[in-house]
This record gives sequence, C-alpha cells and structure tokens, in this order.
Amino acid sequence: MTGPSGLRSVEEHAAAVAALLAPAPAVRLPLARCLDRVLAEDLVAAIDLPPFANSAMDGYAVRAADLAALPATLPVSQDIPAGRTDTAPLRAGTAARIMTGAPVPDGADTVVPVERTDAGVDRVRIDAAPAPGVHVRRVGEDVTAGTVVLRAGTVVRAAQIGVAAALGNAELAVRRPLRVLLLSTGTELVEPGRPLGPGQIYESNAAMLAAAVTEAGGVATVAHFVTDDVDRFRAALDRALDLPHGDGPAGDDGPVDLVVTSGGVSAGAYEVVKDALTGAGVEFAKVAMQPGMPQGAGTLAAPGGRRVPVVTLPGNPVSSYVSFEVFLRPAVRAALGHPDVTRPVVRVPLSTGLDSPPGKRQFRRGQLDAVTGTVAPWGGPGSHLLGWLAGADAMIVVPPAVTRLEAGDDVEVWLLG
Ligand SMILES: Nc1nc2c(c(=O)[nH]1)N[C@H]1C(S)=C(S)[C@@H](COP(=O)(O)OP(=O)(O)OC[C@H]3O[C@@H](n4cnc5c(N)ncnc54)[C@H](O)[C@@H]3O)O[C@H]1N2
Ligand code: MOO
Repeated sequence: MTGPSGLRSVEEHAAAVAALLAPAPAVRLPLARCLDRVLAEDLVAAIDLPPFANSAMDGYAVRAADLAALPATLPVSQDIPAGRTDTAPLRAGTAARIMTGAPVPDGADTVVPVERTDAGVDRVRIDAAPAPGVHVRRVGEDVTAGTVVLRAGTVVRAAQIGVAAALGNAELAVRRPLRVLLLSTGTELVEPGRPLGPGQIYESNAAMLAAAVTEAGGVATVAHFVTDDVDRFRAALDRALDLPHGDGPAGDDGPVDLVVTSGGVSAGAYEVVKDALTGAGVEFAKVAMQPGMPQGAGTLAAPGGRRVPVVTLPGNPVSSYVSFEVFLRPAVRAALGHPDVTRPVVRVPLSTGLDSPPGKRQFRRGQLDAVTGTVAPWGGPGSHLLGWLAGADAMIVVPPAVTRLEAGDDVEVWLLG
C-alpha cells in the first residue's frame, strides 16, 4: 500500500519490518552473560532475604530486659563472627559478642553497637541501649521466599544480577539475542586500516550497524562486504547463511535470525541488492522519509529450507543509521520483549529554523541544549554527513505535511542516548 505520493508510509514499512521477526526464544545463561538482556520469565525468590536474622552492627547481642538499668555489665557468653553456624541461644543475663552479618542468637532482641560499650571480651559494660530490634535485620524483610522479585520483561542490569545472585541463582532465563548478519555492498568500499585509492571510500556501515545491533540487544556478525556483482553477492549471502552465528560460549550460536544489507537498493545501473533479491521474497519500496527513502524487506530462502528475514538498508551512511533507528531498532527490541521499544521522545522548541521536503517525514540530526531546553539542527539534511551524525545526540522528526519550521516552533525529538 502506498500513499498519495506513491510512496510507502514510514508506519507501513515499520510494520512490515516488525512482522518479519518472531519473538526471541528464552535461554538460560550464567549470570555474567545476562547483563543488558531481557528476563524471559518471572524470577521467584527461592529463599528469604535475609535468610536468617542477623546483626547490622559490630557489637553485642543482648536481651532488652537485661538493660533495664544502665550502665549494665554482663558476662560475654559466646563470640559470633559472620559465618558461624553453631550459635547457641543467648542465656538470660549474658551478652554475645557479635559481628555485622552474623546470626543473632535466639533469645536476643537487641544489638548494642560496640561504640556504646567498653568493648570487653569476657565481660562487657553497656552504656546505652538502642530500642529492641534496632540493628537486627529480620528474616525476609527485604525479599520473602515465594514472591516475584523480578518480572519477565525486566532488563537485567547490575542490581538485578545482584539480587539474583543473593537469592542463589547461578543462571537466569533471558531472551536470546537476535543473531544479525550484516552485509555491506559497494565496489568503492575499502576496509578501514588499508590504503585508500582514488574513487574509494572506507567501509563504515558494517561497523556502525554492528554497534547499533549490539546496542539494541542483538549479536552482529559482519560478513565481508562485497562488490557490486549479483553472483558474488548471492554467493556471499549463501555462504554467510550457512555459517553458525552468535556470540560463542553462551550456547546461543545457531542460524542467523535476520540479514541486514546496506547499499545497492536505489535507481542506479548497478543495484546489486535489489537485482539479486527482487523476486526472491524481498519487496523493495520507496518510503516517504528523508533520509532513508529506498528500502526493502522480506524473507529469503536459506539452506535447510528455512526462510530468513531480510531488511535492505540504503547505503548512504546517515540513511543506513536513520533506517536502523526507525525500522530495525524498534523491531529488534520488540522481538526481544524489551520494555523500551522506542527512544525516549520529547517535544522542545527549535533554536534555528529548518526546511523539510514535502510529503516526506524528515529525520534531522539534532543537538539538545539542556540549559535553554531547545534543539538545534546539527548539520544539513544530506545523508552523507556522518561527521555531523557523530556529533548529534538527538533526532528531530518533521511530519510529512510540514515544509518549514521556524526558531521557537515545537518539534518531536528522539533522544539518542
Ligand atoms: N536517480 C536516483 N538516484 C538515487 C536515488 C533515487 O531515487 N534516484 N536515491 C538516492 C537515495 S535517497 C539514496 S539513500 C541512495 C541509496 O543508494 P543505495 O542504497 O543504492 O546505496 P549505494 O548507491 O550503494 O551507496 C550510496 C552512497 O553511500 C555510500 N556507501 C554505500 N555503502 C557504504 C558503506 N558500507 N560504508 C560507507 N559508505 C557507503 C556509497 O559510496 C554512496 O556514496 O541513492 C540515491 N540515489
Ligand atoms: O533516502 Mo536517501 O537516504 O535520502 O539519501
């Protein structure tokens, strides 16, 4: 379906891309590999936290009834360092020397910090009495066994790994990252680090898109870029689809979930991606956006009779980046069950006016000024302006019907983080 301009709408293409990706399956991974992944199941606490009543202070465990008159001197009936497992009940009229984290003996209801005593070893003089219960960490006061401590869909960060470990979990069930194969095309491209000849440019889309895939929660494999030759492109693609992909030891190696190409999709005489994939299950369309107009999406037959989702991005580096932001990042995050599918969006005034092409949603790079609360267009609209993109922290979104905005006009802004 296309709009009155003959162009496909951004929403329609976004839906087509999102529909290609199945929800990522759950895998159990060691805690150390769960960072930034999405929890696939609720985590139910198997134990209480704290698992036993313990002292919050180095000091003396006593019975409050023995501190009716102060100062009080009590014999020290036992010594309880953290980790002691054979603590005896506290005899009335005695104190137990106790360390932070050590189990409070049965019968004790009060912990007196060492600073309120003479720090005695056999006998202790207690000068001040905290209220009963103070400095005692109660069983289950943090987490109660049997309760849900982390909901499915939570992004696992340091604190979530901490509580999972504290509850005794060596692994978590998380969504397996999508395995994304990146394939750049262009005879003019040279690998960074090698000498540049006349008419050549350094290949930058693969490295940029690999980082974007990783940031979105996927695992990227970069197939070496190929020249603008249909047979070579198909051969490189078939070879790459045959290989295992993924990030190794976690057991999440396996066939690729998504192929992303860059370049070779517009109107020139050598459009290798378009020529190779037209009629093979990939639909090419012009999308009403700038940059990022030439797009393609569909599925491709892979070895073993599978069909693999394919998204073809335009080659201009800023077009590739913007297309990833608009179509792929949300689709990948939705497939991962990520709670934040879209970037945070704000509406703020422009600091400088800008023009936008009629009938297209323009995605302009921007820089936010936190002091004035405005956004400035960062560089021009050209889709080759990668240096400007690298200096931007926001994307300004101009609706298709708007062709001119003035300084002070409110605009939608995506925070790129
Ligand atoms: N006659 C027309 N020409 C063009 C049209 C059109 O509608 N009619 N569309 C323009 C638009 S818009 C875009 S976007 C580009 C898209 O072109 P392709 O996707 O076919 O990409 P290429 O031609 O291969 O490359 C475009 C540009 O980007 C550079 N490039 C490509 N790949 C990389 C890479 N991996 N790393 C760095 N730079 C890359 C390439 O050298 C070109 O300069 O087409 C317009 N033309
Ligand atoms: O769609 Mo192209 O991305 O404008 O340069």
